Amino acid sequence: MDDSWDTHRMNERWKMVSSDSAYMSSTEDGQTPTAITYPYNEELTHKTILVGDSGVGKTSLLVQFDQGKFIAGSFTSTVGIGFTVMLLGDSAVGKTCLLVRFKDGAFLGGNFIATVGIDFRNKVVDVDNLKVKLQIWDTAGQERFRSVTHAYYRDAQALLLLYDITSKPSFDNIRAWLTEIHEHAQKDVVIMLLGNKSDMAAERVVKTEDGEKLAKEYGVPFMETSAKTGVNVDLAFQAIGKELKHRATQQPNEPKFQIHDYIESQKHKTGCCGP
Ligand SMILES: Nc1nc2c(ncn2[C@@H]2O[C@H](COP(=O)(O)OP(=O)(O)OP(=O)(O)O)[C@@H](O)[C@H]2O)c(=O)[nH]1
Repeated sequence: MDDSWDTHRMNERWKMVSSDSAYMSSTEDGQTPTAITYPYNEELTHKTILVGDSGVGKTSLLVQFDQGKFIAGSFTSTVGIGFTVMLLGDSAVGKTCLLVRFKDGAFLGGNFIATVGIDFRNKVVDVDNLKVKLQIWDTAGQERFRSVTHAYYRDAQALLLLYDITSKPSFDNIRAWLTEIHEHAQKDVVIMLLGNKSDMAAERVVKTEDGEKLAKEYGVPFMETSAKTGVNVDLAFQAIGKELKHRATQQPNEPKFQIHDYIESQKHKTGCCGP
């Protein structure tokens, strides 16, 4: 499915809308209308959901709003099964790069540009011959955006929590992130811990065993990834997709999907653990 249109710099868009917004009001004598302009508030997030029958034009309307263009031609029905995944972790751990690697197979090198607010991209993955749409929210790691991202936690079925193996503070903050997750996310949310930038072996300050130990303590799956080389990136999302799909479609007599076992078996298959 070509869903390249599915990137929505929501905050950028809201910024445009909000800064252009002027509400007319009357003065006390009821005669002279005055314009009240409200300043852009980056903490404020609005959600709008498009609903309606298949084919009525929900996607086209969104593309028109987001990109100002109409994509004519083939109609691809949005797939039926979909899940929301959020990327969390300190600023600069590589959340945006991980998402871009997974979505486009490319690495965003060069100057680091911190995410503002929140942004999402969609990717359809094949899980046991079923098309599963993952809507992946890339959050801003900076503290000042925390209240914006909190608003999205409860909609997420899975959370990928990242630290940077070359940054001890980003690893030390994982406990605080987990506390925050328990406060704001759904009780049964799927959590996975990722130690990113595994290609930077020379600068490593967090041992693989420390990541494994922490993950075990919280009972969450763990792997080291590299958005630069692509190591384990597909596996992380595939494992999440499988877990969510199994939860959604599992029959009572079916055995439970074992995400830890799946990851271990695939890691060994792909020889994952090198940089
Ligand atoms: N070597 C290496 N560099 C990476 C990797 N992932 C990200 N980076 C670099 O780390 C920096 C931060 O990456 P981002 O993806 O923007 O970080 P982020 O977590 O989204 O940051 P915020 O948007 O502020 O939350 C960038 O300069 C990337 O090029 C990786 O796997 N390996």
